[in-house]
Amino acid sequence: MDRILVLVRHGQSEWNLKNLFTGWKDPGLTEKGIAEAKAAGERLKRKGLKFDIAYTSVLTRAQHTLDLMLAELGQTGLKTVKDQALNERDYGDLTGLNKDDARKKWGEEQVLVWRRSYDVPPPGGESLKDTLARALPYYMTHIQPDVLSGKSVLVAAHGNSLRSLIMAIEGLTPAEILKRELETGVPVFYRLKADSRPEKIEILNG
Ligand SMILES: O=C(O)[C@H](O)COP(=O)(O)O
Repeated sequence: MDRILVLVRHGQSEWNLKNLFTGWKDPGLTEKGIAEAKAAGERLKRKGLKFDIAYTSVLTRAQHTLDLMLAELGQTGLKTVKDQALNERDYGDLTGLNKDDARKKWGEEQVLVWRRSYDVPPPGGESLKDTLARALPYYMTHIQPDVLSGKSVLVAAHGNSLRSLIMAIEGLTPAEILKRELETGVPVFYRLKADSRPEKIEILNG
């Protein structure tokens, strides 16, 4: 039985382009982001994948990325479940600030701690641990059961909501997940074993 799970971070958004902390804000994709999402769909198609269900967040950039991938796959209209649990981490008071300006104001190190530490939240926002605390229960009760029942599942979401899931799926430590970056529009392919651990991991970046 095939147990296929593909995670895709949305294509470049208007706020990624402007280098702004985005979190729960809802900017659309740029032209580049649209092209990245289409390219992601083409890679999935080239791999011969067909999906049984898709999951995404309630944010436009992830939903649009999913729609563009499904169009490339010839799977427009696939059953899609949208849930806030898959949203980007809430960047709190940093939302809307320029990342370089924030480094000038608070220092390189502090901003890195807010962006990449495991359990230090940005002021008024969510740490990766907080993000995991709402994304993982959703994964365990909705997405994982679908995959383990033999469905092929496509998830379009966000840098940090997906990093938190990757940490759990791959059994990474907080130190290991800090170094793991997710590029926009690059699918992460998993084949899971019956015990839910990955037997194959592939980054589809070419
Ligand atoms: O919300 C954001 O600003 C980005 O999508 C992810 O930000 P990060 O690279 O700081 O994790």
